[in-house]
Amino acid sequence: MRTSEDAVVVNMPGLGRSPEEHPAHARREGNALEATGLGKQYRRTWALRECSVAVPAGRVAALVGPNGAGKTTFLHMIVGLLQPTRGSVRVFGTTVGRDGAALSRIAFLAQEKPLYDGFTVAEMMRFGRVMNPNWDDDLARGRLDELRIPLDRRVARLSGGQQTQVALTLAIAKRPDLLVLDEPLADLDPLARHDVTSSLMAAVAETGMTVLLSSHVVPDLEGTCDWLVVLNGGRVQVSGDIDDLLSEHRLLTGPADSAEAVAAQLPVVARSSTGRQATMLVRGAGAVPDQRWTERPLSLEDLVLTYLRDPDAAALPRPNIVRAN
Ligand SMILES: Nc1ncnc2c1ncn2[C@@H]1O[C@H](COP(=O)(O)OP(=O)(O)OP(=O)(O)O)[C@@H](O)[C@H]1O
Repeated sequence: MRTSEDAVVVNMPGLGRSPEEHPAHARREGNALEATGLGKQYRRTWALRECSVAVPAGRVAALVGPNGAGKTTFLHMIVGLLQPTRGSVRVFGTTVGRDGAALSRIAFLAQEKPLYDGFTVAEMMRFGRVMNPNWDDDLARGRLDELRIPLDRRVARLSGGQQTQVALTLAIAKRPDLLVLDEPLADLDPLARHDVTSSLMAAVAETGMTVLLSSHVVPDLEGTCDWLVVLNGGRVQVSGDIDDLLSEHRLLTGPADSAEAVAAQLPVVARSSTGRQATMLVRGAGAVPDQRWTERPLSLEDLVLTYLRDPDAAALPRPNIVRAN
């Protein structure tokens, strides 16, 4: 058995509501998730501090951060596997932990996939059906059929990508309103990552669920996710609509000798310099007071990497931090 208790989730038997009670339109109203002042301390170490973020319903949100940033800790508090030391999490307006109501709307896929090596795919689906009152067998079978995953194949004999697809099918067929995925793309090759993200997008379009997924693979998130949360050193650096964030930020490059003067005129989020060239991430408008400086188009990866390189950079303008490489 390749599962841990943590990995099995979270649409608890008996607590679920029927899909009719969660019509697709209701899934897209308000915030799916609200964390307020969320913090978690393990003995003396704070893994997460003062995290306040909201993810609107119907979004596909990426939770990005380096190793040890607190992503798994954050996700485990959302799905009720960990109690916050400080603050609270609400899912569709209900506080997680008070009763099972919030959890009944969540499915969680942990890093370690909740699959049994010795089971066939069909047996895994039967297991899902028995464990979950909202189970949608047509959705599960249709999905596996489309993905051409043989029902009689044992889990141990599936490829890594197919195992992820089976685990994802188990989670989606629970008909959650919020699907939480911890590193679903880890260990997959580029083709499998593409297949998993596109089939996830198809499921989102069909069901209207909200998705929150953690990942290190930022380029794969572009075009898949429309909401971004960057965690770094246990704190939230950025959170917002990806299109808005990309249009609000500008990446400027120019001569290092004028960086100080240019930075004094603009809302600079982060700065770095390599030899004679300096780069700045700027949030908001404002004319660049030096024509030698040029603006580069900003990709999601640029945005994320610039924030991650500088743990003190926050989305709101703060005192400038100069980094020399
Ligand atoms: N059970 C625990 N006891 C003590 N410290 C822990 C525990 N779980 C996590 N931590 C610490 O909390 C911090 C955040 O860990 P977490 O696993 O949440 O980060 P992460 O962003 O998911 O990392 P990764 O990308 O490597 O999975 C790390 O410093 C980690 O060592």
